[in-house]
Amino acid sequence: MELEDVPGVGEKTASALSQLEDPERALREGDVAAIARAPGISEGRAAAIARGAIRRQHGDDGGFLATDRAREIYRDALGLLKERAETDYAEKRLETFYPSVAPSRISEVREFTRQAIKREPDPAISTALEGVQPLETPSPVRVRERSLATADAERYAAAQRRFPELSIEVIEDRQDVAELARSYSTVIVLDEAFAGMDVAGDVQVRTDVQLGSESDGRSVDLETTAEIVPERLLTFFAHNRGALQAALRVHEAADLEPAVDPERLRGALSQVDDDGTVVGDGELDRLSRAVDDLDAAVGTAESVANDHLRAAIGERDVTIEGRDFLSLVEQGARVDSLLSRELHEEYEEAIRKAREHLADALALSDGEPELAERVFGGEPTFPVERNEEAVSRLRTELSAARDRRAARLKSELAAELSALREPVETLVADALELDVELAVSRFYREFDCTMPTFLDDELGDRGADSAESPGIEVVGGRSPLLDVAFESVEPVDYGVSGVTLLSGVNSGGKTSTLDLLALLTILAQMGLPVPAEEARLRRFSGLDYYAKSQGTLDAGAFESTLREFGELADGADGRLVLVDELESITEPGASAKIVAGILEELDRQDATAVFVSHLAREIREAADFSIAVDGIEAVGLEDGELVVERSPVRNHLARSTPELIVEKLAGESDAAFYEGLLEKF
Ligand SMILES: Nc1ncnc2c1ncn2[C@@H]1O[C@H](COP(=O)(O)OP(=O)(O)OP(=O)(O)O)[C@@H](O)[C@H]1O
Repeated sequence: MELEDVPGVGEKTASALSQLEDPERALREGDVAAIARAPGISEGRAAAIARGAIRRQHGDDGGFLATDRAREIYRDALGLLKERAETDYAEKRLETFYPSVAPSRISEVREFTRQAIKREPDPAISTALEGVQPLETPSPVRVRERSLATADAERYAAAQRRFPELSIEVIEDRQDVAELARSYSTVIVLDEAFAGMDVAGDVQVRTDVQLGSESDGRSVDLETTAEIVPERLLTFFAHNRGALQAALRVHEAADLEPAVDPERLRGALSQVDDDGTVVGDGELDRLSRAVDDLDAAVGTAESVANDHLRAAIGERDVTIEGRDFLSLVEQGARVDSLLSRELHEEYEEAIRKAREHLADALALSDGEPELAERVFGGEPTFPVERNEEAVSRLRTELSAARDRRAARLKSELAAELSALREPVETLVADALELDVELAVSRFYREFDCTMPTFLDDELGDRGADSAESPGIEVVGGRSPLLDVAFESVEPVDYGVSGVTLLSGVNSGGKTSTLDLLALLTILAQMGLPVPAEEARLRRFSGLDYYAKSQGTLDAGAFESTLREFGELADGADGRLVLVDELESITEPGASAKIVAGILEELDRQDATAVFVSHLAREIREAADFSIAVDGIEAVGLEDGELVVERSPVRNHLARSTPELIVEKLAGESDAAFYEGLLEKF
């Protein structure tokens, strides 16, 4: 699929998308998280792009939701689903569900839904899901001890793109490499020409490093990356530790098979610190501590030696020959010879103690104590002083051992992590996908849903077109969009075939019935379950839902509304048209004629339509065909409130609220006035 073929993807977006690892896959699978990783693409935009890609894949031109009110109901339905997701990812992913006209898309999502509703929501899963988020690539860490070197300008540029963590150096000859080897602990030369040269230090010549072509900076060879910049994998895992641990908990709580062995991942994670350094290695800790404590330990060792000597001298009677005494007086404090002669053993003991202290304090091992020995010794002096050169040598050796150890551990751990790098993507994707499924499952359970039946599938080819077949039929439908708590929503049974007028008392639930039909249709064509005991509908080619207008329109607005209906009537075949009290747009007499005209046209085409109207009688009279009129009936008045039967009665012109009240007054009083009024209805 060409990226620019996706609706809504222009040249700029396509170029942003092309920087993803596998843009085609991300689009095909509606992977909003991956799409949103493209530079400058928000998650909201990513969802729209994914929707576009899905549409294209199913040959679906969109435009199912033809009016503002239809789009509003879709947004509300989506809102109900999104409220039931824990992660931002799932919320965005849910936005890739849209009401489709393509049978293949609807059945694809219906299959997903069938699996999803089997999922048992569980508070432990929800808690774990709160910590899951798509894996992020942390910004590159600067690695100072390693450099890449090349004599080739193109390779230089490619290496800079591919390894932003490292210094990339230009070299011309062996001399340059030798110089680099003095500044960096490791130098990796990328050119074959330098193979076999003999340079002091850790210099590697590697010609197997794939740098990718100019335009393709994303071809990633994980193993090589792990070898060249193990830090990248370490920081990736350190950065995503929380999400990975949460994803493991989700799998455990949901009893899902994880894409990676949890013990292995946990083990690897426990070895990397938050800043990407390797932890938990005794030897590395020892070496790091030794380097850090070296100065202090040498100082203490000096004190140990001097304390010993001071005590020894203090306790001794020193015999001094006259010659020595003279030389002392004449030349200043030349005590060394005295020390070596008189206190030889004590001096040796002091040095031994100092060396022992140093070796113990720094926990030196292997060849290190020999190096440490050189820190103290030589010509006897008092006070005993360190040999600065030996200290510096020891420091260099310990630091080098520490760095070697750290580098080895880093590459060992990175090699282990590179094997986990792809499986953890699946691990997290599975957890996030479970969140999407659980949102649908919760929706299904909390709103007592059922899977709707498409009449086209049930009746075969002739089904949808046959004149008597219902357009939509619901049993026990309960809209979660009503302004009352869902438990108090009364179930509605209603079916419509062809073109129908819906009459009824004020506040009887006419608008709510239209909302219910719109919601069921939208959910059904999204491939989702619907809040009803049973629901059957044809696969509509679009939904035109016009909300009640706010009063009489001026001439201009009236004209444009009429134009809208003119266009609608032009291509209404297979559509569901819901219209709420269109009559208020102009004076009642004219309204009835206009509505009658629209209904005639819709009837001629194969549309399913419900028009809510208080002018049902007048419209029926004005129409040239017999329009079905259904009614929402009040069954009585209780404490001044109408008691309503919410399910419309088929082929029944419901009495209006005024009629009911006049009837009530006529029953209660003998006055002829009310009787007279009643006769007029
Ligand atoms: N199925 C139902 N269960 C519970 N309450 C309902 C149901 N349907 C409607 N209602 C309640 O009745 C109120 C009025 O409903 P609605 O606006 O649909 O009536 P209407 O017939 O369109 O009124 P009007 O003639 O004034 O336009 C709703 O706000 C809701 O509180």
